[in-house]
Amino acid sequence: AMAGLVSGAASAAAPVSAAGKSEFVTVKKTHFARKGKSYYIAGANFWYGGYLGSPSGVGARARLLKELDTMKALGINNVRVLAVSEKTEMTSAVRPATTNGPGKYDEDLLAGLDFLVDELGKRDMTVVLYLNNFWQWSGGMTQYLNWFEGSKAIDPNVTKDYDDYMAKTARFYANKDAQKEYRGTIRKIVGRVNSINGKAYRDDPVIMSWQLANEPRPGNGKASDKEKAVYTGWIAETAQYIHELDKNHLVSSGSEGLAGSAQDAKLFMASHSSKHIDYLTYHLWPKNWGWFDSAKPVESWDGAITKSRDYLNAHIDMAKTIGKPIVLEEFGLDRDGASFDIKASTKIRDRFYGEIFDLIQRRAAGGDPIAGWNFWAWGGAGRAANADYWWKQGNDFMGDPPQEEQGLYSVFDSDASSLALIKDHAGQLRSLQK
Ligand SMILES: O=C1NC[C@H](CO)[C@@H](O)[C@@H]1O
Repeated sequence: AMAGLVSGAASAAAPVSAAGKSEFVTVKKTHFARKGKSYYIAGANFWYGGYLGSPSGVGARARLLKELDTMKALGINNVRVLAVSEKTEMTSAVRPATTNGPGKYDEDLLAGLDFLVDELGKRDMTVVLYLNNFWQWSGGMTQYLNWFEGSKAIDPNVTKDYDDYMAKTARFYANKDAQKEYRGTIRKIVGRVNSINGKAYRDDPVIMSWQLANEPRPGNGKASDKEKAVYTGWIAETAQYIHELDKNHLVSSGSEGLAGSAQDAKLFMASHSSKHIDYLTYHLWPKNWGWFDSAKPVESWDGAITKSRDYLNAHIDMAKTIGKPIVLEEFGLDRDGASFDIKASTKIRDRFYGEIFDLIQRRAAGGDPIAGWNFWAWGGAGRAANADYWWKQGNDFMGDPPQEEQGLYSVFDSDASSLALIKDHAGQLRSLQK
């Protein structure tokens, strides 16, 4: 069949036998349900999963199958994956890109996503697909503005001015032409027919949810009321649009929680109360947010873990108030001594993972609306290629996207203690599924 027909057109592929509704992940009050049982996410971030599935040069299908088998054996039941990237001049962005200009898609990379989704189905795993990125490492919203505002796509890794970057990138939400193109890309992906198995994405229960973007923020920490209103409207309208295209799947925002909402709880609650947002997401980054100092791990540990626990609990409590499930879909910490070297130990990271897993397990077992976790991020067999640990086109993909050192947060297949922790806690979450 023609690869990935556009939405609306009758699929040339064999008609999809409508999967039983219950095969889809659905929301039952403040919990997920799947195949007649409650469903908890013991997941990994695997942004490059579609890239590995590509039949073209950038693909590595044998590696992908091995990675999926390794994750499956650990009891990982879900992966969170970048669905589409945009070609950009920004240095620390992935190359090649799915979109090489408005409406110009690389069918080989889209076929990679097809392959990934098909292989996940064979392993009874689900996937969360994010359709854009607030950050530069996949082109994202900034690249849309370069296309439609004509503004230069500035890489904050170069300027080091993240405040300026965030304020500018947030102009994406109100840019009519950018939104029109973004919705075209949404139709392209959501309306896709899998070129491997002929299934329409919208009818495939392997997909758990569509996510508006990776870490969409209203602007920077000083976002104005106007920016917050635009952001809130964008979330509701885009989520509604996706539901119009696809009656089967859940929609989430990809928000980090308060850290991604200018620390404004009212904004986080308001922007996620929309009936078109089915569940809440949040992310936890003690090192990025300055709570943990890798150079002073002992001195900064207590403050970091206390703030982390408070962050975890506060968002579960907000989910309770809003009455929706919430997933901690990103969290991570670097290797001992802030090393990027795969040979460095991971004692502190393991301790951090254990604390997060324990708190989530305890509150989930207590019936609270926390529906699981995705650690950031699966490195598996990926290996850094350069002495400076920066990614260059053609290098292995791993958990750290190109805008970060290759090894910063990745969990590699050789990190035995980390994998043992993940396996143990994936099993604990699974035991809650009734
Ligand atoms: O979505 C993200 N959140 C944090 C990750 C690690 O810093 C980062 O790589 C990614 O952009």
